[in-house]
Amino acid sequence: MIYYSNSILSKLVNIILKDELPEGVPPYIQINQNEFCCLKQKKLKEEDISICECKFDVNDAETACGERCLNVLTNTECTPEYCPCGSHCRNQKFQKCEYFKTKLFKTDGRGWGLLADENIKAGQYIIEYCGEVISSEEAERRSHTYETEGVKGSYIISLDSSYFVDATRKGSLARFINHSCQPNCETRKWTVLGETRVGIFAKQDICVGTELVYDYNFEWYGGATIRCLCGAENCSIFLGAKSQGFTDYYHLWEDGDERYYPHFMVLMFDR
Ligand SMILES: C[S@@+](CC[C@H](N)C(=O)[O-])C[C@H]1O[C@@H](n2cnc3c(N)ncnc32)[C@H](O)[C@@H]1O
Repeated sequence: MIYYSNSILSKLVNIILKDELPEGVPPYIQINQNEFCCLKQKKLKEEDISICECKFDVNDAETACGERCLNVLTNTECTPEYCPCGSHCRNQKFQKCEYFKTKLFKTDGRGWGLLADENIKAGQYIIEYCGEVISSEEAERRSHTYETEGVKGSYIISLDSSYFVDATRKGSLARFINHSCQPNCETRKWTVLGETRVGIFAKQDICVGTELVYDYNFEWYGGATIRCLCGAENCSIFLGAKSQGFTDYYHLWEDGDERYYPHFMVLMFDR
């Protein structure tokens, strides 16, 4: 048996998946959160494992950790080997990377975006927002560094009050999901083997070929003042204008970048 370190695994995953990305997508390392060595690594104690009361009935797949499962109801994934439904358990979607098929496409003015490549029903788990788990101090430090380095998009979202997920250098396809003030998706926090993780879920039925979008206001640590181009009637003018990251820290982007309009700052403070 050969054991690989997490960094080598990430590189291997990238090599395997690299060809699936369209030409022109800026480089990043594709990871899934299970392989990723995160900051909050801790061993799950047996007494902390929540075990549901589902009893699998071969005639009814719903019985194996469906909507009524006590763990599902509390946004907690079942722990393999402890779930009474064993291999029939359907509540390990983050752990098994059960993502919907999605496709990258080039948007008009918003960089790359992500499309649904199959029909998705309201409430379904689409993909995990993967990335490096970092502290709030590190999030602030990196945010400044990325600006200095000229990184245009912002890929940091909040995980809980102390931690953030940074998908700038390492992440899943979820890092390409754009913001909309009228979203068809939302982020939800789940507990997976004792860790908090962020999933993108459908807010409504989504047809194949539709762009996936969620509202950045709740989780985004954007920093920069970016004019929102979502086109919704109720558009809040700036990306993440109501997010904590926005109020904590913001700045104006360089003149000449068509996505950033400094004069809108005035509009915002006039409100
Ligand atoms: C998480 S990334 C989304 C993927 C990004 N479009 C790309 O090409 O990598 C967030 C960045 O996308 C752009 N973006 C996302 N939604 C937008 C919107 N509604 N209006 C303008 N820019 C948007 C902004 O540059 C933002 O910093």
